[in-house]
Amino acid sequence: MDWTDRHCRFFLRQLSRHALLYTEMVTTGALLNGDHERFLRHDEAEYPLALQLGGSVPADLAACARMAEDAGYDEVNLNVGCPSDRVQNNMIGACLMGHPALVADCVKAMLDAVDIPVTVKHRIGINGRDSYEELCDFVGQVRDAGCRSFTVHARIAILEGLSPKENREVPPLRYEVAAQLKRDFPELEIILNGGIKTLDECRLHLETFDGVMLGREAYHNPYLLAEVDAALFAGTGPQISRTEALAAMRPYIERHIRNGGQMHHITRHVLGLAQGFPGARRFRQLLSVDVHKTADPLALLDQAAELLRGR
Ligand SMILES: Cc1cc2nc3c(=O)[nH]c(=O)nc-3n(C[C@H](O)[C@H](O)[C@H](O)COP(=O)(O)O)c2cc1C
Repeated sequence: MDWTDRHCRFFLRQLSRHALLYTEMVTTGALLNGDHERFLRHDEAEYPLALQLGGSVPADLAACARMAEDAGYDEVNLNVGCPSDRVQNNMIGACLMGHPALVADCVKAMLDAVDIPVTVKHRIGINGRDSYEELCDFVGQVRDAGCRSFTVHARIAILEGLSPKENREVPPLRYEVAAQLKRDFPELEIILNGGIKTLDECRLHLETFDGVMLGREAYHNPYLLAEVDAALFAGTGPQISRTEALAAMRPYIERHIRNGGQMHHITRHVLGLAQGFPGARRFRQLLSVDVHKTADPLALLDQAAELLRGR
């Protein structure tokens, strides 16, 4: 949430044609009672794209899954991993790991409503329900409801006392638990998530798992995605350069500004493109600080592009 908005995804799609991109979590309440066109908005260039839903009322999730399918999304994913208090009060996210039968009902209702895949992202447990048997019970019940793809954030969530940020860092990563799950449910697609930072790590995990999902590293070091098509998807096209990726954003940014938007809505997501280079600080300064003080944002974009020249 707050990161993979449509501008971020449009940018990431310039780097990889094949990586599946996910929206931020959208709650069923927001979609059913709010401005659903705004929450579902995306560009066809972002495909393949999954909409992630937060909720636990089967009929509501079914209605939202239908909205996702109608809007063109390739997949709908149910969030059973978010530990935030705010969502727990509404029975959304990781707390649902304690209610496998309800999650199964949700998944069944969604599957009955759409033809696109319905997938689940979850933890390996929550405090008070963190045994391997309970994890298998959860996955087994959701599988029996028809789900075939599970993305496993390989740490438990602690639902009281830790902030969401701590819940992404404090409980230890236990890849071996996710690997055991793959062995015990070989027919399911099991995608590993949590702490993966390099393509070598991706390759290694792909010997065990059907897929890998990267969160923070893909955001902070987006150029990693430029290498995944060739490295992991056997893509054959030429790898885009950093300069080309930024240049590809220029018409998109121009259109956004013409429609009354501000450049920093978009450029806040490209700051990691210069990561590790001498001009990286200046690049970030131009696109995240100076951008608020200029009447000619596109000139700043061009200055920032100069810093990437040749890369
Ligand atoms: C700022 C922030 C927002 C996040 N929002 C979501 C979300 O909306 N839905 C979700 O499934 N995971 C969300 N996550 C969790 C990530 O998808 C991922 O599971 C977690 O960061 C572990 O993977 P990583 O080590 O590759 O980042 C968020 C993570 C961060 C840092």
